[in-house]
Amino acid sequence: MVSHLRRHQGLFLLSLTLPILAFAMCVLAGTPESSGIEWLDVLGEGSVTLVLLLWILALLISRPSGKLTQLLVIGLNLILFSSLLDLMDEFMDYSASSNWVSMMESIPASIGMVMTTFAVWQWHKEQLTLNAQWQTREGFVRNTEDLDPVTQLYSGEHWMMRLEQAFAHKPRSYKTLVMLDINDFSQFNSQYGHNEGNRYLRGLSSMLSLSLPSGALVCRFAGDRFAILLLQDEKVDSANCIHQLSESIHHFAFYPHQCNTAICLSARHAAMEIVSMADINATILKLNQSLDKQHAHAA
Ligand SMILES: Nc1nc2c(ncn2[C@@H]2O[C@H](COP(=O)(O)OP(=O)(O)OP(=O)(O)O)[C@@H](O)[C@H]2O)c(=O)[nH]1
Repeated sequence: MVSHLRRHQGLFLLSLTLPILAFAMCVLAGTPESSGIEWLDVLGEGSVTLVLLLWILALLISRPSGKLTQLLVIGLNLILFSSLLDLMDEFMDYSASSNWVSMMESIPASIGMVMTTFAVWQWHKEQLTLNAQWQTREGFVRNTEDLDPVTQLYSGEHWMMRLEQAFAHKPRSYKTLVMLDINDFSQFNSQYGHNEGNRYLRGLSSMLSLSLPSGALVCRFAGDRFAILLLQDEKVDSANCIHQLSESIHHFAFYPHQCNTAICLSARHAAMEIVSMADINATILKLNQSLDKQHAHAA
C-alpha cells in the first residue's frame, strides 16, 4: 500500500493539504457555534466526507499514475473540500465579514463534479479499451473470482470448467496438455523478494497469453507451474509450439526493482495428447510426475 501511495506522492500531498486548509480556514474565520449543534446534519455530512476520503484513498492505492487518475483524485478532492466546509459549518459561526467561507462551499464542489464526471467518462473509455485487450487473450473473463489474483490467468478450478466446455464443444479438435514449471523460482524469490516474484509471474503470464495460439487455455496451476491446453483443428506438431513457448520463457527478460541487469529464467515442460475429459486427472498426474522427475535429474 505504501509503495502505491508513493507512486502518487503529489496527489497524496494534495489530499492531505486540502482538508487541512479547509479545517484551518473555518477555525480562523469563525467562532464556535453558539446556537447548538445539529447532530443529525453532522452525521449526514460527516459520512459523506468520510466516504469521499475512502474513495480518494482507494483510487490512490489502486489506480496507475496518469492524467485520468489525476482528474479523478483532484475532482474528488474539490468535492471533499466543499464537503468539509459544509461539515465545519455545523460547528462554527461566521461573522458577516467571514461569510465567504460558507459561500465557498458550493464553488469547489461544482468544479469537482464537472471534473469527476469527465473523468468517469474517460474511465469508461479506458475500460472499453481494456476489455478489447482482454478479448485478444485466451478468453474473456468477467468474474474476478475466476482469475488467479497474482497472474490474472484462469484459476485452476475455472480452467477445468473451460476444459470441459472445450471437450464438449470441440470434440474433434486435437488436444495437447502442457505443463510448464519455472526453474529456480524459489531462488529468485529469495534473492529479489516475494513482490518481485509476483511481478515476474504477472509479466510472464501476460507474455504466455499473448504467445499462445488462439483457442489455447492457460491457467496458473500452482506456484510457478502453469497448465495449458492446446486446441488444434488439424493434427499439427504441437512439439514446435511447445518449443516456442519454452524459448519465449527463456528469453523473457525481467528487470527486478532497482536492478539494471535483466534476469531470464528457464522452464521445463511435459506434454501429452489427451482425447477425453475423463483422462484429465490421470494426465495431469503423469505430467506433474514427469516435471518432478526432471527436477530430480537436474539436482
Ligand atoms: N512470488 C511468489 N512466489 C510464489 C508464489 N507461489 C509460490 N511461490 C514460490 O514458488 C516457489 C516454488 O518452489 P519450487 O517448486 O521449489 O520451485 P523452484 O525453486 O523453481 O524449483 P524447481 O522448479 O525445482 O527448479 C516457492 O519458493 C514458493 O514460495 C506466489 O504467488 N508468488
